[in-house]
Amino acid sequence: MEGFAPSPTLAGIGSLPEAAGPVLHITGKHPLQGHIPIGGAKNSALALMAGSLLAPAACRIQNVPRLLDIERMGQILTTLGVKVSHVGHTLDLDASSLKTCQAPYELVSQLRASFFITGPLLARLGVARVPLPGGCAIGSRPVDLHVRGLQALGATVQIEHGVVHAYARRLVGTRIYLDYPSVGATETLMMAATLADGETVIENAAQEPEVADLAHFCQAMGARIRGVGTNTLVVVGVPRLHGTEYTVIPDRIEASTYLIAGAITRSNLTVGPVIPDHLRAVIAKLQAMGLRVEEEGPNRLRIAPAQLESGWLCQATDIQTLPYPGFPTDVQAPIMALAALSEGSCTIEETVFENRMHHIPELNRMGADIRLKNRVALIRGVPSFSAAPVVATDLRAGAALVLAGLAAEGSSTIHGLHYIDRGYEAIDEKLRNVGAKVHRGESTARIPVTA
Ligand SMILES: CC(=O)N[C@H]1[C@@H](OP(=O)(O)OP(=O)(O)OC[C@H]2O[C@@H](n3ccc(=O)[nH]c3=O)[C@H](O)[C@@H]2O)O[C@H](CO)[C@@H](O)[C@@H]1O
Ligand SMILES: C=C(OP(=O)(O)O)C(=O)O
Repeated sequence: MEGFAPSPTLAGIGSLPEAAGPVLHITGKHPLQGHIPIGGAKNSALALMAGSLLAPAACRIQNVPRLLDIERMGQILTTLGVKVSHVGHTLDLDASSLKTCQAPYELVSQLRASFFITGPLLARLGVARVPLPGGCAIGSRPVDLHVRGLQALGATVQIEHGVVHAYARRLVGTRIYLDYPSVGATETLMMAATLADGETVIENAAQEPEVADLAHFCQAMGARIRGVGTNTLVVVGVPRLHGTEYTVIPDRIEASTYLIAGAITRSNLTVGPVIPDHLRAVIAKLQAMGLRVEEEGPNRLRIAPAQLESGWLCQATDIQTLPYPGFPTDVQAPIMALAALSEGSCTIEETVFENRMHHIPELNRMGADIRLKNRVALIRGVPSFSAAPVVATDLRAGAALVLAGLAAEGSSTIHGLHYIDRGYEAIDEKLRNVGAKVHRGESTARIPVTA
């Protein structure tokens, strides 16, 4: 989200921002026990919020987490003229009368998903003006696939002064091959195609569960989409969509993070609700590390400690991030905290984003032994971490540091808690409820962090 200057010590990583503001204090080495409730998927809920722009009607979305990103997306929709009300986990959106097609830079620059409004705005109003998006600083994150797809649907798209201007008297269905199965581009183009004339085929589409959730939401609004959950989506445009009520799927990334919290503290924990199928790649890697992960009923997972003769926490195993159903990039940082404590050596390769390893120097500050070569982290397992002040530089890097703090001897302070609050609802409370020693605080210190 914020700008990064070049790192003095780790080529290609970028140095870390100064930290001031909310912090998390964690005293590690306390075993956890009980159940951690999992909220609705952030990345689904954000896409559904964009999707609500497609219909001149009211939509009710259930199971929407209370997160900074959701709040910001709500503010963006409000400026467009949508009536927004978020009570508990129920989000009411009424896009009956939109008053502008122009999204505000100050908000869009803070989260990637804000750009996903471009497709529905264009489809509904024939025009969209959306600044280039922000989001976690994990790579260059261009929007060329979104833009090329909208052009293929008949839109004129220009980027001027950092704002994407898209116009189309009407969108016309076509065949689009995505060079990469981008989650956001698939969502943008699928939404745009729901109101286009004729049939659109999106090939090499992203298959992430959040994309399927958005497709199901659009279907509930009257959209005609086939191939949901596969890499070929066929969308037959309809003249108009209607309002609906819909429930967001559970957050597989939050669930994965808390499974790792159990693993890293040698605890016996359950997490749920989850859709276990959405976590297959993560479960497989945890099992390969020697941990016991079992399904308890249809929507709950239990994690139990590994029982290695050596006494180590877990075994080293190589991991490579990939588009779904591969290992999720959003769990790369969290699982690295665990891998750093494994018996032996392993590699974690980040193939989705080119610059998503900012957590390495901070994990090393806590005693990990990790080196970065291009996009591959070379990890030599250490038997323990020692507590330290560290800085979260993005959402999942922050989650990794929380996990490391839970495992470390002593008290750690995690700066940059606002990043973590983007994607984890009440992380302190959820961890405290299962026995962790975690509390929020405020730091006025400005800590320039170098690797
Ligand atoms: C809000 C949201 O849903 N965020 C998720 C979404 O991000 P997001 O939708 O931004 O991720 P993408 O799948 O689009 O990005 C994957 C790769 O494609 C590249 N790319 C993407 C679009 C484009 O037009 N051109 C291009 O080159 C990106 O730079 C990146 O290297 O999917 C990512 C991959 O699972 C997750 O990590 C993010 O948590
Ligand atoms: C990278 C993430 O979010 P965003 O795409 O909004 O930056 C994430 O959820 O891990």
